[in-house]
Amino acid sequence: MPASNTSIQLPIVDISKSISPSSISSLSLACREWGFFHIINHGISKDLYSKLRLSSNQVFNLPYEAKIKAGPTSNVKTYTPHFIASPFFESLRVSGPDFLASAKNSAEAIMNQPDTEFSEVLKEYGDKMRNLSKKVTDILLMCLGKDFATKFASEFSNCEGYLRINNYSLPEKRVMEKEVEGLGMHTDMSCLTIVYQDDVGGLQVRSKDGKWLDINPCEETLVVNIGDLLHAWSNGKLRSSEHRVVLKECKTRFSLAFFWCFEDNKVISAPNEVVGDEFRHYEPFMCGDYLKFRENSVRGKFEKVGFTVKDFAGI
Ligand SMILES: O=C(O)CCC(=O)C(=O)O
Ligand SMILES: [Fe+2]
Repeated sequence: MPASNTSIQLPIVDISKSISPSSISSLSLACREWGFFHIINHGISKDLYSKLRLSSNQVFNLPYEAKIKAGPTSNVKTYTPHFIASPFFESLRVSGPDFLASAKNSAEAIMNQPDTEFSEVLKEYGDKMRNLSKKVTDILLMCLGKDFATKFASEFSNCEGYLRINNYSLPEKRVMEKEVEGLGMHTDMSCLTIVYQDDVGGLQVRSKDGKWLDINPCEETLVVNIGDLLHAWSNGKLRSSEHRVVLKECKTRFSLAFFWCFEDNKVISAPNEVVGDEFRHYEPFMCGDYLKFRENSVRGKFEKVGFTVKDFAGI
């Protein structure tokens, strides 16, 4: 694996204010080049993170036998154990629109009893992420064209989100000769993803010429990246970049990835005004069909990007 020390400077959008035309143009450039940017003043307090991290850690610290009760072969299917995405990665999924019910369901399966605090904190986080995702969608539509946020609002009105709580860990006694992949190269199967990464770092984006660049953590800043669904809807104008997480030291790493997605039965087809005078790069496709395509191919799921939306619907 090539060593990579270069970090990337991405635009920082103050999501609490209306965005200026000059910020829109620098953001547009970043979205076309990297598909990644930062947001600040997002309204998620440090206190909410601490609570979320604490109660998530309580779940991850439970024995494998408990967690696997919500694993891939259970009825609940919200827990991804180690050795699926990587040996160093486990994850718990909490889905909207009812984040409270979804979290309760997992907690009950894992602990045989409801965990009110865990569920309530996840409801608060999920609801806030939903509002943030709507704001970010509007801004991204503005990057595509004047008045597009209003013009195309109805296309996104049935979007919903899910959260993945990610826990990365390396065996303590491991001799770290080189970095390892905590989460292999992939693109996201979302319209957009909002990521909180803790101060350990390790998130990397792949440049168009194949170099890995660090996205350094920055306090009180969230990372936004564009996923395959918005990439296809924008006729490839907004880039869904390959990214991964590398672990350099024997530290645990915690992240929260919120995926904002079209409804399963949405037909994704770039509107003519978005395509403009370019060629169409994607055939229209049903969102749920693409998700199934990715889920059914191990390579497309987490590992190497063998399959993305380009393989599925690219012209
Ligand atoms: O852990 C991270 O920082 C990013 C995770 C990620 O890319 C994903 O869950 O799709
Ligand atoms: Fe991702």
